[in-house]
Amino acid sequence: MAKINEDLLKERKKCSFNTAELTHLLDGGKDKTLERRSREHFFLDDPELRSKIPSEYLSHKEKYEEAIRKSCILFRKVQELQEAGKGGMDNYREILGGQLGSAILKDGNPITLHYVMFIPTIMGQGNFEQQAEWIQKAWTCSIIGTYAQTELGHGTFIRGLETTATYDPKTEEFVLNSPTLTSYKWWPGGLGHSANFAIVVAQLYTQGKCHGIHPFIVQLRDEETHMPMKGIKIGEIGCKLGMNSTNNGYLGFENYRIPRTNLLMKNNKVLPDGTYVKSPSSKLTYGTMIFVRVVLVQDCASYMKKAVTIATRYSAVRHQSEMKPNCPEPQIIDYVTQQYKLFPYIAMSFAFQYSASWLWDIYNNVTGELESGQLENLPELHALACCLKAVGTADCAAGVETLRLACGGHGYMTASNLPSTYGLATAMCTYEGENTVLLLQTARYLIKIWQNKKNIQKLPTVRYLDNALFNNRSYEKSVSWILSALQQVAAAKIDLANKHINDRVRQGKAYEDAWNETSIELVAAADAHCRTFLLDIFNLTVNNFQLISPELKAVLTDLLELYAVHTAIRMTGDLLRFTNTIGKDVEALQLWLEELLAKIRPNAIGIVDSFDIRDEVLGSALGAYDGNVYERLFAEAQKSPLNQEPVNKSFGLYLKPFLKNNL
Ligand SMILES: CCCCC/C=C\C/C=C\C/C=C\C/C=C\CCCC(=O)SCCNC(=O)CCNC(=O)[C@H](O)C(C)(C)COP(=O)(O)OP(=O)(O)OC[C@H]1O[C@@H](n2cnc3c(N)ncnc32)[C@H](O)[C@@H]1OP(=O)(O)O
Ligand SMILES: Cc1cc2nc3c(=O)[nH]c(=O)nc-3n(C[C@H](O)[C@H](O)[C@H](O)COP(=O)(O)OP(=O)(O)OC[C@H]3O[C@@H](n4cnc5c(N)ncnc54)[C@H](O)[C@@H]3O)c2cc1C
Repeated sequence: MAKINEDLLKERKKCSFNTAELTHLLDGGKDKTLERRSREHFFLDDPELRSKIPSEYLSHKEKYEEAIRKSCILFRKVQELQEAGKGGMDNYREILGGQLGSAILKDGNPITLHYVMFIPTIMGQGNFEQQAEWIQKAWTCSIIGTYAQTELGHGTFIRGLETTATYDPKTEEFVLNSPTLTSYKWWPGGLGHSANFAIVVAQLYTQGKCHGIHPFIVQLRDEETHMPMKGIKIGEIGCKLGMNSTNNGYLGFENYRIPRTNLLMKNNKVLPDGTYVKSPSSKLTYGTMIFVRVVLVQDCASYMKKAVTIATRYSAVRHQSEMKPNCPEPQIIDYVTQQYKLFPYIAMSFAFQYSASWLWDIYNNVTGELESGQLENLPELHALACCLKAVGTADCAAGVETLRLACGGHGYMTASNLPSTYGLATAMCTYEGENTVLLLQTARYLIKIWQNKKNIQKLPTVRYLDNALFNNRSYEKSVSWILSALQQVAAAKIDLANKHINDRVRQGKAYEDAWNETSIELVAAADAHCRTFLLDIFNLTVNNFQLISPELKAVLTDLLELYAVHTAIRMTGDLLRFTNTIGKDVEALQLWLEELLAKIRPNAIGIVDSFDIRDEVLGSALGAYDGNVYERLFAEAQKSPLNQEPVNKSFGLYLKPFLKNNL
């Protein structure tokens, strides 16, 4: 084993708590930690899943081919684990998620959509017979599917999709068409060259009437030759900011026929004669999107943990400048401005992990209720999933970028793995519902609740709004005060936005125009509501831990307080505007923040070590456990194809004649 960097050795000695205890707590128990480690060993120690050349040096085509090679090995190995009865769904979650998944395929996996959307849509929207027909084929990967909803012309406004599926009762088939260029499907992951099937979302026409968008199972390519089926126009959309091995594609239809039974019919049906049978709620068609938003919140915590581990370890190893004259250069982690770039994101990753886990439980409860026809908790779940996805992905992307900047020049190297982590994180702000749009969905729910508080006490995530407008607590140095103040801010913002909509309507504006004119405030209100939820859950979770050591409890309390104070300081203007907070209280908050940074400082390396992220998962010259940053950067530079020969041919071709000309 390589020698461990001296600074990191010292940091690890300073730690006041048992890092293994925190690792087990984060994993959900010692057994879970062991299971995760054995899974990581199973995948990461397989030489076939390693790349000989860093993916950045591959061409676009090679990147794709390498990604398919690895994906096939990866999912074959997952199947092996399943057959051996090891790990269950956790295997899929880890392999598709932001830690293990992005370690093996750092630019994205072209088959992800098969598991994350194709299979869940069949399970959520298919009737019993359709599940029997398709699920087995999909689970065993006899077919590979994707989720084709977005079109060139419309991503957000899905009621405006243009692809048509017109029922022909004579042959009992739907005929799919892309009537315009803007109706081409555009973006679906794996659609370009990987999937041979897709869920296609299209406008359903039968008996001369349009019934809105519906999901259909569509075969795209021949199962033997993989050639596109006749009537299918398909390809890849090209290079992107990141995720360049996910094979996002385009798709058009020309009188392409599919059987009637390929319409997913759990909720809505078309009978053989063309009669349309409607579901109890048109929103059930949107179920898969809620599922993915829910799992993305967990991914936000994963990416944040990864980035903050890299930047914190690097900050302990890196020395720069003189703090005092003639003293040795300090570790950059001793600069308080640096701590301010790092530690709030350590705390934030806990906040997101805990909220993700609550959201997952709520999701499972509500989908269980939907199965038995109970729909009343769906709007609350939808509102919560939307804002957590939006705030989580936005904070995650901003966090990864801040952490990259915190690593100075070396953070800009792909060898730091921060650029590609940013590529993955910032994509989440757009896909599965653009963030502003999702916050407006949450705002729509909040305004409704605000206008009719009759049943509010039955709604756990919003019941605080009943009286939060009048909290008015005087400043105390406590999380409970911050929570109460944030709740008051959220309530006041909703109240004000509601008032402004009403004022505008009274002035004669249409409700929709009044809504649009108030939408900056509406987004801010939804954001504030989400932040109260994140803090509330973090607080509840830490307070509920009974069986942990006092040392660990102290560290978690420091992180909880830091998260609370950091959130409060980011919202200073709102606190001054909407609560009893005065200037002196803001000063007290600032001093509290600085005190917390100092308290966390000796434990910073211990906390990120507790995340227990293997070097292969970090994939970073700056973040490895041994801290041999400079050796690793040097070794990475040697992998550049330009360094494989002392003189590049461009010298003879261009540079030499150019130099000669200038003589
Ligand atoms: C097998 C294990 C797997 C584990 C996985 C683990 C890890 C993997 C993690 C991550 C995955 C990694 C990689 C994946 C990579 C990429 C995937 C990207 C895939 C996509 O990128 S795929 C396309 C997604 N594309 C969108 O995301 C479109 C956004 N656009 C919309 O979502 C709607 O279009 C909207 C909402 C904007 C307007 O829609 P609209 O105009 O029809 O609705 P409107 O505003 O009129 O609202 C009418 C009433 O519906 C309610 N409502 C709306 N939505 C609802 C819902 N979902 N559920 C329940 N209620 C809902 C409202 O609240 C309202 O309620 P009310 O009337 O009561 O107020
Ligand atoms: C990496 C990646 C992977 C993807 N994978 C898939 C996939 O597998 N399958 C799939 O079907 N799709 C996929 N998508 C598409 C994705 O879901 C859409 O890009 C997303 O839903 C946003 O839609 P849009 O691109 O049309 O943006 P637009 O809706 O055009 O948004 C552009 C701007 O308009 C604003 N805007 C739009 N509507 C409103 C409104 N009502 N109120 C206020 N502002 C508004 C937005 O806030 C944004 O600022 C993927 C996208 C990406 C980037």
